[in-house]
Amino acid sequence: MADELKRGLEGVLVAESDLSYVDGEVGKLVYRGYDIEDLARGATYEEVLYLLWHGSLPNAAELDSFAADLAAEREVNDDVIETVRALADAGERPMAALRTATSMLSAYDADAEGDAGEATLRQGRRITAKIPTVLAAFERVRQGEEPVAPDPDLSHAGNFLYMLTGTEPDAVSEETFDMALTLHADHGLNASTFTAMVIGSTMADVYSGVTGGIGALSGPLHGGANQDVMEVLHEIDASAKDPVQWVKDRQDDGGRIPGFGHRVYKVKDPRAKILEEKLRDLAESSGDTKWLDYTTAIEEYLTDQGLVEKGIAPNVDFYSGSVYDSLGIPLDMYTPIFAMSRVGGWIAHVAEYQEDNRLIRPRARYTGPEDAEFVPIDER
Ligand SMILES: CC(=O)SCCNC(=O)CCNC(=O)[C@H](O)C(C)(C)COP(=O)(O)OP(=O)(O)OC[C@H]1O[C@@H](n2cnc3c(N)ncnc32)[C@H](O)[C@@H]1OP(=O)(O)O
Ligand SMILES: O=C([O-])CC(=O)C(=O)O
Repeated sequence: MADELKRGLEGVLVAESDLSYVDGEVGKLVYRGYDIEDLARGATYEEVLYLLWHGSLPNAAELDSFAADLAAEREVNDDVIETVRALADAGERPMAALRTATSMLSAYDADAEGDAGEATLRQGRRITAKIPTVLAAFERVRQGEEPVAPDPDLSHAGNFLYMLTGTEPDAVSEETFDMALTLHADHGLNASTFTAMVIGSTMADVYSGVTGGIGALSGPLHGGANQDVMEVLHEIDASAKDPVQWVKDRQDDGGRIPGFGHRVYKVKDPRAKILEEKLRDLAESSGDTKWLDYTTAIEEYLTDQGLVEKGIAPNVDFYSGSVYDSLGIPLDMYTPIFAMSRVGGWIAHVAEYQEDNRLIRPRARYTGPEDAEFVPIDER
């Protein structure tokens, strides 16, 4: 039993957690017991951060003070902005630029070390506040514009859209974006959270854990899929191909459909349902139903084909990009936006794990040769 191999650690329990629960059989997600649907519709991202980091929903006074403390940390050092400029000039991809800049942030945090458990939340608040500033600056400088300074009077979601565009967002855009942040904030021991936890389990500082989490999230099997989905929708549009034909061609090539399938969900991801509904509302009010039509056609076809019944159903990445597109957000910023939200979950899990820390160190079944005879280099 001890030697049973679990490829990809599928189903392996490595920790206890009060933070979030994913019921993959019925398609339910809760953060500390609260259904994601209630949180997405009723709570702001700041409330969700408070819930994840401090264990309960804040009252109005607690939220005001928490949100003000977070907003006060939004500025980033000029050296970081200069590095962001250099990365943009070099044509760096946004997730890679975010990974580099996040790592650099620790140089300007006088409190970047310390007892991991306590320090994790203090450092984590600064990282969470500064990531949107880094991302918006990166996007602006690569468009030939100057970065926009953060506005501490705006919400986390509203301030990001403001720094991105230079204009305060309307209420619908701010609410939509805030909802997307809430939906992406935490999700059990997904690959990027586990990466952050492995790093945190060595008692390294949380800058290291978040930097690692960003790297893990960037891959196309994880957060990177939201960009892939949108690229597919653009490809369909540019080729004037029927979306169903695109799927058939992809299947004939033996390729996977981005935005479908999940390690835990065997039914449609509840976040995908909420985002689809939001996309429907946005499409109805704008009259532009193109992405909705394509995504719906793909989902219907794969459902008819029995793929969804086999457990390969739409995940959160299938609908998020179309929602971001309606907010005018560039396609390669979708995964960084995922990171901007998920950082809250990474920090919460690292802090929780460090309360009763044990170094994470699994092992591999050795399949290499035994008793190899060593030959000195000049005799090989
Ligand atoms: C926020 C997130 O991270 S959500 C996930 C985002 N990623 C994607 O959308 C990328 C596309 N999806 C995938 O690659 C996978 O579903 C994953 C990586 C998310 C989960 O994969 P795993 O749990 O490891 O499942 P695994 O890769 O073993 O696939 C199981 C079977 O389903 C098939 N399958 C899984 N996903 C897909 C897909 N998107 N399209 C077609 N077939 C798929 C596999 O080919 C495999 O079939 P087989 O048993 O006949 O070989
Ligand atoms: O849980 C996972 O494996 C992937 C996922 O949906 C997420 O991280 O949001």
